[in-house]
Amino acid sequence: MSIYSGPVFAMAQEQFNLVADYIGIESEHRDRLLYPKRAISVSIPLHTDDGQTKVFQGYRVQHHLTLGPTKGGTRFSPQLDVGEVAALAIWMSWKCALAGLPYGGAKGGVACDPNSLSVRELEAVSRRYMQEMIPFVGPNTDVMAPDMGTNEQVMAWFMDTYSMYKGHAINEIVTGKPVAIGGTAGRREATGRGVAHLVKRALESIQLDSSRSTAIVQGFGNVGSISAYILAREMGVKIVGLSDHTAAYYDPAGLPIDVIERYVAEKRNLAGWSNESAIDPSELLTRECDILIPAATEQVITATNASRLSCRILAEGANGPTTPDADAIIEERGDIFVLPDILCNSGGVIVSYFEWVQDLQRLFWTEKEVNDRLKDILNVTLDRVIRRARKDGISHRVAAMAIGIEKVREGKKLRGLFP
Ligand SMILES: NC(=O)C1=CN([C@@H]2O[C@H](COP(=O)(O)OP(=O)(O)OC[C@H]3O[C@@H](n4cnc5c(N)ncnc54)[C@H](OP(=O)(O)O)[C@@H]3O)[C@@H](O)[C@H]2O)C=CC1
Ligand SMILES: O=C(O)CCC(=O)C(=O)O
Repeated sequence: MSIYSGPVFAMAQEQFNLVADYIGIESEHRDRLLYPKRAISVSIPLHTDDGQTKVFQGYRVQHHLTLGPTKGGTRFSPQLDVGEVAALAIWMSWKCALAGLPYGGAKGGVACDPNSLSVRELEAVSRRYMQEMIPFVGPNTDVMAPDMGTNEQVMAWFMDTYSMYKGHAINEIVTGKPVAIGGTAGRREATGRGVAHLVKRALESIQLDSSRSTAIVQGFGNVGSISAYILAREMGVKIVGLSDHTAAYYDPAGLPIDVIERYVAEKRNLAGWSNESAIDPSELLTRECDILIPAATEQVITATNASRLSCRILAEGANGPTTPDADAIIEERGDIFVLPDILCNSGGVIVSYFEWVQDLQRLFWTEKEVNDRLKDILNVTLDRVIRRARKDGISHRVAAMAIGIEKVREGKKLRGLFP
């Protein structure tokens, strides 16, 4: 009986089996490739500001160590469980392999609502989480990064906690940290920059002019907001729809992205920004646009809404936004250019890899170098995915996952892990 359960893990498993059927992975090798190397579960006690003691559950799942250390973000979110973390770790493995990074996948997090914690409480939870993980992570074992609900400051607390234990500064223990303590130029923007670059390539491919295109972005955190800013400011795309977990807005004439940026900087989220363009959040994804960017959470495009999507490009900024049932509907429709998650949001981990390399070498690059190298990797990877999909008549998702899974399988074979 596995400890991994729940809809997100079931989805990662279903996707894997579809691809395993296509590339002919023997049934006795499937569990070896799919099930994580290890899962760590910890209790995180917190003395709250109002004098109570609360205990949160924290997890880290390391999928495989075949190609190098494991790598992946840390999520602070109320409903987090080990099944979701495992699915996210598995997706990290295919993502890193697809991009040619020398990593296995990992993911971790704490089942807590970061918005309800004071800064002192958030720091205490972050430090205790890292402290509990010290025996299981390291620059050559497992390197953490931000994900939903965490940010550069949380990474700085992680780095400090680990470094205090070791007795000297170990910058390379986490990526996505502030530049002043060994972070890289460009990491904060990297995921959104990658999404925007791939959208540009997709627009070229279907011959749509970016300055005549419209976009809807679900989620206005790190990935969603930066994707929207770059699309609007550098590519002239009109942002017609936006949401976070408090509100959703749609206006075919375009939303004033600069005004919204200032509003969110002050109020922290989108609630109350406008009455005229407010819509029911459940309608956002099916409103008309050229580019749809889910950049919040998993399983938002399902069999219920997939046939009603009204976009030309689906750019998956989030991990796992589209269920396999919805994939089948989208493939049958054949009118949407899909940038699957493990490709579309890989800019984050690619620049995390650059940060780790720079930290290990104590030699730092300019932002231009970072962005140029990021684009090079994304271009090569996208071309590879498109070629494979065309050659075998398969979807972009299956092509991307197949390339990633084949690399991990090859690594395991060469290291003698299969008979
Ligand atoms: N950060 C990174 O580098 C990478 C992130 N990703 C993935 O991108 C996605 C977003 O991550 P990130 O931007 O870092 O996270 P953030 O925590 O920075 O932002 C998440 C955003 O999603 C919003 N949100 C949460 N739930 C919903 C919902 N049900 N409907 C609409 N909006 C919602 C949040 O709203 P509110 O603020 O109101 O809570 C917030 O605006 C995740 O799937 C993550 O795994 C993938 C690759 C790299
Ligand atoms: O930057 C990283 O190491 C990981 C980012 C991440 O969590 C993701 O790609 O889902």
